[in-house]
Amino acid sequence: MNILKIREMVLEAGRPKIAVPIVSADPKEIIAECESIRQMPCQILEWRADKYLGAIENLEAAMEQKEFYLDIIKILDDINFIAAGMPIIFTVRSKSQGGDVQMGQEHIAEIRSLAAQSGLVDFIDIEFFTAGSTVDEVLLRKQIDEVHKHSCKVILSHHDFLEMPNPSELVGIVKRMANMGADICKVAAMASSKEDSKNLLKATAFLNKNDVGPMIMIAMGEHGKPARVSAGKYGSCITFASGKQESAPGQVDVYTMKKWLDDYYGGEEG
Ligand SMILES: O=C1C[C@@](O)(C(=O)O)C[C@@H](O)[C@@H]1O
Repeated sequence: MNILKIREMVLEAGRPKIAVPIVSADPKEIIAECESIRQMPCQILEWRADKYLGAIENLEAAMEQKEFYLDIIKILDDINFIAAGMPIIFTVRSKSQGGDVQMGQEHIAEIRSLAAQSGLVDFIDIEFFTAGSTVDEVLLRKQIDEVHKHSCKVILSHHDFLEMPNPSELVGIVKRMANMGADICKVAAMASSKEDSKNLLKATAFLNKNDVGPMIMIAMGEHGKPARVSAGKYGSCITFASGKQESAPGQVDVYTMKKWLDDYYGGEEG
């Protein structure tokens, strides 16, 4: 069960697909950035909508206005048009998970639901833990069902910017995500040593062997760079690389990533 087909793309272990995040805050810049990323050697676009939302003054009050939703739909429509068939991930990353948006999970869920309903994106990223190691199963269930109802796929994600959980913890998190109904389970954790990256790869290989997934497993930070390339071999299906600007520590630019992947896996893509 660790293969996922999205449009014409097959996500599985092996050479990972490259996803590039759109990180601008201003709508015009978002579109220009999207156009420029579309020319880059990548296979997936991620709209980090928290960068846009984080720049809106008094976000919760703005959410009372119809224009707020229309503006998001307009941007999504433009991104979808420019993507021209390239799969799109919609992400609202909260501050506690390293993003730019600080508001109640119910509000964030509402925005995710709008994106799913729009039919303009392929994946919705949903954060697995609400606070610390708490999972709000009721809200999570509601969001997953809502996304699936609109034929969108769910990426359940977890980020740890401080440390690398040990392999059994990593395995435990991914298994819980898969059991909740994630179409893709994603864990990005900080590697402060080679050992940390090895632990992430070890957990990835174990999960892959046990048919858990598909997964996106990322070692963040300088020490994690090699694992962003090799994790595919162990079972991770997507790696993230930067276009305009990195969206997480240790992300390399998309041209470098493509070259590293070509060298590591042989051949070319994209
Ligand atoms: O979750 C991820 C992975 C990421 O954090 C990274 O480490 O490359 C980058 C984010 O944009 C994306 O949403």
